[in-house]
Amino acid sequence: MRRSIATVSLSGSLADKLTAIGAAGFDGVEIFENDLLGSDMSPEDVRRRAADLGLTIDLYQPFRDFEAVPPDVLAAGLRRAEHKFAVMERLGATRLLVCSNVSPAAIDDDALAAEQLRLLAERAAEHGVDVAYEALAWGRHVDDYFHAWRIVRAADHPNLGLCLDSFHILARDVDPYAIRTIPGDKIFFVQLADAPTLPMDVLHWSRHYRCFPGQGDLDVAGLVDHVLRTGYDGPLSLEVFNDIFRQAAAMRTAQDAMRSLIALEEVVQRAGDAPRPGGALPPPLAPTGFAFAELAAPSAGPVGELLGALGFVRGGRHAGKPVELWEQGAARILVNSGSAEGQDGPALAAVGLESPDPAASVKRAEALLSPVLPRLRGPRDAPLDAVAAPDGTEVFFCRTARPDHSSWTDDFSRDRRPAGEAPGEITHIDHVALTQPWHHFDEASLFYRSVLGLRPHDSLELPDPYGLMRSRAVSTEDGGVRVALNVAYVGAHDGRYDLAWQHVALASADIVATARRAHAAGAATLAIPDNYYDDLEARFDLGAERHRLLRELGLLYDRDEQGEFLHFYTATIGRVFFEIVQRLGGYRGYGAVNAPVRLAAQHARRTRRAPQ
Ligand SMILES: O=C(O)c1ccc(O)c(O)c1
Ligand SMILES: [Mg+2]
Repeated sequence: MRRSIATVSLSGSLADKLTAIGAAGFDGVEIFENDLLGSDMSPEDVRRRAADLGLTIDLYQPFRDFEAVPPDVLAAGLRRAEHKFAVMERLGATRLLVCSNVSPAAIDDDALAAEQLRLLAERAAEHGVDVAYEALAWGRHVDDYFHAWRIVRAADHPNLGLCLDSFHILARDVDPYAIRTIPGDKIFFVQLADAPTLPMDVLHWSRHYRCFPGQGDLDVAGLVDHVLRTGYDGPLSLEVFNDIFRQAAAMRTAQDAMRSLIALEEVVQRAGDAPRPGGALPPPLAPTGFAFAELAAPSAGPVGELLGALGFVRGGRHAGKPVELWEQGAARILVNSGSAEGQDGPALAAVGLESPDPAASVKRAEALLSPVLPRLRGPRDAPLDAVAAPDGTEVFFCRTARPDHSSWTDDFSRDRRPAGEAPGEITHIDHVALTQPWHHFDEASLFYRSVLGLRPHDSLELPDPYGLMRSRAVSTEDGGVRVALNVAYVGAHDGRYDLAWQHVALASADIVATARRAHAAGAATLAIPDNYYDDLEARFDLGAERHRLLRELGLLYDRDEQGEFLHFYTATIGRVFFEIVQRLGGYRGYGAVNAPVRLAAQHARRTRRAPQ
């Protein structure tokens, strides 16, 4: 499949966009007219530049408000078209996109629309140009692809075909199945965009919130499957209008776009009958659990003290690096005091995931354009397979200690106190919460979904005294690996997203005992306001004794159809805190309903300590 992208999807000048699109390895580009009008490059310059980058100019767009109009408007439209054909000739582009008319002057008459589009196609043919007619979801009279197809069919001209745009079809909930009945050679162009489900008017939604396939909620792959079954073999072209991508670095967005297309082709391949060339992506390997979480810290002391109070024991030290391994049950925390990161205070630097085949996990990540980290191996280090997540967190793929193979844990000399002696109730890492820079949030969802095969959950908005936090969880089907992705808003963190909080949530088999242990050991935990408990009593009737216990121990509570959730938080050190959770029954969530209270309590604590 040829891979293309519209220049409107990226930030910067036309020259910057072309460079980024070429660097990301696309085959072609749609030139958005505004990008050309504002550029000091002549059409010939653009043509040469694209050719130098190995890009074909697959489409010139958009041509608006042409069809189904009174005669005087038609004459002006044909005059405009002649100018476009001339520009296209200089660009070396042979396909023009015509959007369905949105003007109040448009007449609701399909026969007239067909007749005038036929006229346009005749003129286009004289210039060697094809016209691809696209139904905008907010077109005045033509707003769905099948209506557009009826008009194209009636016009019956070899230089007139359809442009299908996944957004306009799926956003309106038009059934895409009938695409299969359109002859493939009458589909002249296919544009792809996803979008998160948002209850808003479709024009606004389209112009601001489109995203790359796999980042939103639309079944773009299903639509592409219908398209490919028609025999269409033209480009799949990303056309994404997005307020954030317009501001983000073009190189990175273009690479994210390419990752999206590679992942999409894989899904289509699995859904379709016949294998298509270029589909050699190593299959997804769902991680089966957390091997470890690694904190970078200026010194191991304060983190170690906190972990000790939670019932962890130091199980070993790394043979060649200043790294301590703290263990309890299957929960393992590495504290690395030798890394450049974490010099501002402890930070969550890496996550180890259990993979059935770490080398294959890395191969897949690499094929999906994730940076593979160098294996900085000392003479005694076990091999480490790791990639960088979009926010810079290192993701290691591990197979933890089993008698039949070596393990990363072999690099740690065993302390006298074996891990099996950890006194506490903590059993494993329940989830990690990573803070994403605001302009990489969609990229992060796609990374966790496509590279690691995690399923994205709904996006939430959590009120915080200093901002509104967007949060989205991704997890394996069985919940063995859960990651909460939060957007960093920087108002409360000295304007730096790299100081925004992250956390590691630890599962306890008896959270009351863990809370008592932590308090007895003098651990700093997050105090929850009494108002929370007064309200909790109104919301749930848990019995006087249970309410008293929650209040006394500072435990938060939530419930869903499957079960209950109890949790509490340690104080924050550096940018990291621990959450202790207990899931009772099959509770699936993360206690999001309590997040505003938690965030307010954390900010209150921060500002008490360091007035700003
Ligand atoms: O928002 C628009 O006007 C617009 C223009 C061209 C397109 O291909 C499209 O999908 C939308
Ligand atoms: Mg479009």
